[in-house]
Amino acid sequence: MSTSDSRYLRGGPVAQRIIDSVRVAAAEARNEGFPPKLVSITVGDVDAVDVYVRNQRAKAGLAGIDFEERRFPADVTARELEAAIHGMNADPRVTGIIIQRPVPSHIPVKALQSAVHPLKDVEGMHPASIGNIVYNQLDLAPCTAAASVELLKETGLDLKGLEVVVVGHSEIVGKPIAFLLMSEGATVTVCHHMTRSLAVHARRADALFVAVGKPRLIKADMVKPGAAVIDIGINAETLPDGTSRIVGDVDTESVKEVASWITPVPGGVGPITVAILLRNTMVALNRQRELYRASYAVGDQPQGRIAAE
Ligand SMILES: Nc1nc(=O)c2c([nH]1)NC[C@@H]1CN(c3ccc(C(=O)N[C@@H](CCC(=O)O)C(=O)O)cc3)C=[N+]21
Repeated sequence: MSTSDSRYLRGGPVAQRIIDSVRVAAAEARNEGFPPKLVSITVGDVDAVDVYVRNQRAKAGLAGIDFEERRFPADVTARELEAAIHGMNADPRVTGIIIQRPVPSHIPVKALQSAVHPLKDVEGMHPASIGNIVYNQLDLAPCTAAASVELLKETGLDLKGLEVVVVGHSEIVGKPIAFLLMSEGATVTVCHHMTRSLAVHARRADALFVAVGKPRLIKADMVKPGAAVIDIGINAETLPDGTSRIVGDVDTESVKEVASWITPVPGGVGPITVAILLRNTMVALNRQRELYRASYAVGDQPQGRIAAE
């Protein structure tokens, strides 16, 4: 099948739709005195992060969200990072903070994530935010997980009672996907590196999500005919001629002959991930405005109102 085949679940159009609605909301908020601004924190140099940040900057520009990148050297201390985050928490001009993963091993990423004020946690990774998705409050979820579920919904499959298998149980992707899908009524099995027979589980899935970072882990004989396959892997592969390209965790060439829907890599989940981050920034902004209204019980103006009256 060619890339125009309808079995390919392409992320571009979905991302565009989300960005279009974010653009309208962001312009409105800006007019009302609340310009949305996203701050990205990167520690050290990681290629996968660079692609992500580059796309964040570009798409934030299209959506009318201000974007600032804060880069820290790999040898920065956890205390220095926490101090920087506390500064951003206190800065009313900062709407959202995203800590790009991975961070160097001497930095405890969980403590860092917890330092971000929950109202500014646009990644949905603060323990309080993760708690929300357990309690079925789904409007702000970890971006890659939310993006993957958004793409499954494009198939039109009814999620209620759907047999879903998630391969990978990371905090940032696999676990949140499982919670989001449980909330939507799916029957969810989560597999990971200790699972005895991955193929037996995977073959039962009407929808198969894969996020483990192993190129071509999923082959055609592990997929149920007619299934939807959502490939979340991003792996760099060096070709014999020395050039490199990005491949997912699914052996797309063979699996596409069995599956009814499959996400390409690149061009699948990735573009939607960025769009969801921007949508989350607007959700965070609205929560902050809500708190502002409730706290001051004045018109929705950012400053000067009380003094002027
Ligand atoms: N806290 C945190 N959350 C993340 O979600 C997170 C992270 N850290 N660290 C890095 C990885 C990587 N990641 C990508 C997201 C989108 C694209 C993306 O837009 N890809 C496009 C374009 C690729 C290209 O331009 O070459 C595509 O797949 O078509 C790539 C990579 C999110 N991650």
